[in-house]
Amino acid sequence: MLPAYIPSPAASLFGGGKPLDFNVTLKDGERVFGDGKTFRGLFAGTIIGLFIGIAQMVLVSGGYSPFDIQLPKFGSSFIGSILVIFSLSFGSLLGDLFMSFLKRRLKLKRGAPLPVIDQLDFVLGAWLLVYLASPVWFISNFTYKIILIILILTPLLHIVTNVIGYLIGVKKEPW
Ligand SMILES: CC(C)=CCC/C(C)=C/CC/C(C)=C/CC/C(C)=C/COC[C@@H](COP(=O)(O)O)OC/C=C(\C)CC/C=C(\C)CC/C=C(\C)CCC=C(C)C
Ligand SMILES: Nc1ccn([C@@H]2O[C@H](COP(=O)(O)OP(=O)(O)OP(=O)(O)O)[C@@H](O)[C@H]2O)c(=O)n1
Ligand SMILES: [Mg+2]
Repeated sequence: MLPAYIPSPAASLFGGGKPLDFNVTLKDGERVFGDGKTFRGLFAGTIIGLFIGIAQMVLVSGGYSPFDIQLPKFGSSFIGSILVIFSLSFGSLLGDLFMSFLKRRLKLKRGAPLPVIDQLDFVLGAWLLVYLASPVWFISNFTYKIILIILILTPLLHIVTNVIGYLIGVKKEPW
């Protein structure tokens, strides 16, 4: 789950600049996504998540270069492994983006909390994209028990990291 967990804090740390919706407002008078979703956040978050996943892959393989190993745990080829990691990383930010879209349609301003959704949107986005990329990888790694544990622990981890982010001045709200 690390490649899915890291992109959000990375986007908080390195995001900013041009918004993904190019400042466009829809007919309901609200922004498509809002100023909290930027190109830099999406790009930096995805790349950092990808690197964390590759580092993890190298570590679990005992330090071999990812270029000359085959890791059945992650998929049967190097390209397959990268695709899985990329899907977890990019998918987590897509989930977050999709929920921002919904939040704006609900007239919730940037940063307004949407409990449970805020805590799990990135997990659901990551799982959906990785399932689409490799259903076999998803099914063979995520048993019902593991899914349940992640769904219970993630909101707790999210609250802890966000309070840390708030205290160190990276996040505007502690949620
Ligand atoms: C789930 C299971 C079974 C195991 C996972 C255990 C594991 C390996 C945890 C890793 C720790 C980790 C990276 C936790 C973060 C997970 C998470 C839910 C992140 C959500 O991102 C929140 C982010 C903004 O989110 P938002 O856009 O949705 O609002 O928060 C921003 C916070 C910061 C920028 C502060 C800096 C935080 C980090 C660099 C992440 C590192 C995390 C910690 C040092 C705290 C870890 C705490 C515990 C209790 C493990
Ligand atoms: N694709 C992204 C995602 C996040 N961020 C940065 O990370 C911060 C925290 O993300 P999040 O809590 O998801 O955004 P909010 O500002 O709360 O906006 P929203 O109400 O749309 O969730 C954002 O403010 C923004 O600076 C970014 O730049 N680009
Ligand atoms: Mg938020």
